[in-house]
Amino acid sequence: MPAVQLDPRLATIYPLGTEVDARGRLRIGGCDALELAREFGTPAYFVVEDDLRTRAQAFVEAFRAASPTAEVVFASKAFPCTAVYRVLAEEGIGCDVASAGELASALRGGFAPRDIHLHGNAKTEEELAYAVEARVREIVVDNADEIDRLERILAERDARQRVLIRVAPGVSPDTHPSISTGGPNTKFGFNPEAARDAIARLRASERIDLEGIHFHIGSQIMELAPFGAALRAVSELGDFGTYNLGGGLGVQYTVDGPQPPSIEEYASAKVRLVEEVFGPGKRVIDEPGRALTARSTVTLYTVQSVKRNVVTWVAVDGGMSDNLRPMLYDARYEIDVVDRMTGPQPSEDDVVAHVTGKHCESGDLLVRDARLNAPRVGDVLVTPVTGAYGHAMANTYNGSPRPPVIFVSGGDARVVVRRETREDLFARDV
Ligand SMILES: Cc1ncc(COP(=O)(O)O)c(C=O)c1O
Ligand SMILES: N[C@@H](CCCC[NH3+])C(=O)O
Repeated sequence: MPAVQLDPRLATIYPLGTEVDARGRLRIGGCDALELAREFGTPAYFVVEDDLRTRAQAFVEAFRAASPTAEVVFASKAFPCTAVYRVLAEEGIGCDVASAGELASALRGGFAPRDIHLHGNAKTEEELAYAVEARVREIVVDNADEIDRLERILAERDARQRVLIRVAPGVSPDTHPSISTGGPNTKFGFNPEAARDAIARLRASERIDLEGIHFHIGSQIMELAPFGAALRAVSELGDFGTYNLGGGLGVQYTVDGPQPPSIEEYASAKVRLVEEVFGPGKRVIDEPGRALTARSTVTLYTVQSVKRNVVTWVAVDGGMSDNLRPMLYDARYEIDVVDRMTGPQPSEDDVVAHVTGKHCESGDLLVRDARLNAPRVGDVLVTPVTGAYGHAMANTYNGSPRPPVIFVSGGDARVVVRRETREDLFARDV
């Protein structure tokens, strides 16, 4: 079946290389989406490996072009599964982990400890000891209690550790309040005032080497100016060798949704801002999560019911257990029927419906007021841009085993995270 180009407006949100065949059927990674749903079941996440690699390469090249010493570090909370870690490690980027579990997965996925950075606002004794013993590159220190704990752990092991200090620069970008992290009243890091004392203490430590400053002002950020404001705020704390600017680049989720700056614009602006504020020769680190993985992935669902209660309700076999983002952040997604990809142009069979999940909450809505082509039971639906904070935040609400992750590439598909079973649900019981 010859492939035709995807509608250009859909091409901005589907994985690279996505096609629609002459019958209007979606093809991702060279595979027919309807056949993927039949083979692997739904709900399921499908990752287009080439998209993941191409975007990782684009980040590495863009930062390298801006500064030969710049480092790209994957904020792995966006998609912490070993196959994703493996691809990104192979593409030569570093890794940020925010727990012992992510650290273990990053190591299993092939990251060298020298490329790993540990984060967290409540790192436990066990997590700090694990990171020190694994010899991670940097621990990003969040609070004074953590410094006490780290000093003790290092003394017990007669070890040294490189650290960055996380500073909340008092800057709030235009994003959802739940994912804005660098304002004055935040649980993350030190306010600039408190940072002065912590810096003095870290500099005086015999076992800790303070390399520089980290800030992370938020996620899903579409403008570059707040990063300059954040750099100017932390410049009051002195001059350091390393500045980690915390990632945060947003992605486009819907055809009419806001568009982020390109990876090249983002990288060159961030490096230029560091040079403007601190001069040349700084080690610049950036930690993208969402912008590396979100667009690589689509989720497939099967329609279980179509009914009319004031509006039309289309209910699918997943929902808030595989995608919490609509509930948490009122996030919008596109949704389409995989074998009737009519695109953004209205067609006369279109129905406006709320696409809802299967869970026992009225708020379990995947897409409000979606326009779907004549939806019926058994249809397979697709939501694109689910590769960041989708599988990562999946849960087992209502006893739902978590969906699998399947890599697709060149017409082949392979399971990289198996579908959980009912036995997995019982495994928690003693
Ligand atoms: C410490 C840290 N670094 C980087 C990121 C960047 O992630 P993203 O690019 O997905 O916003 C996050 C989360 O937003 C984070 O918590
Ligand atoms: N989970 C959030 C992002 C959190 C970023 C973590 N620092 C989202 O889906 O948008």
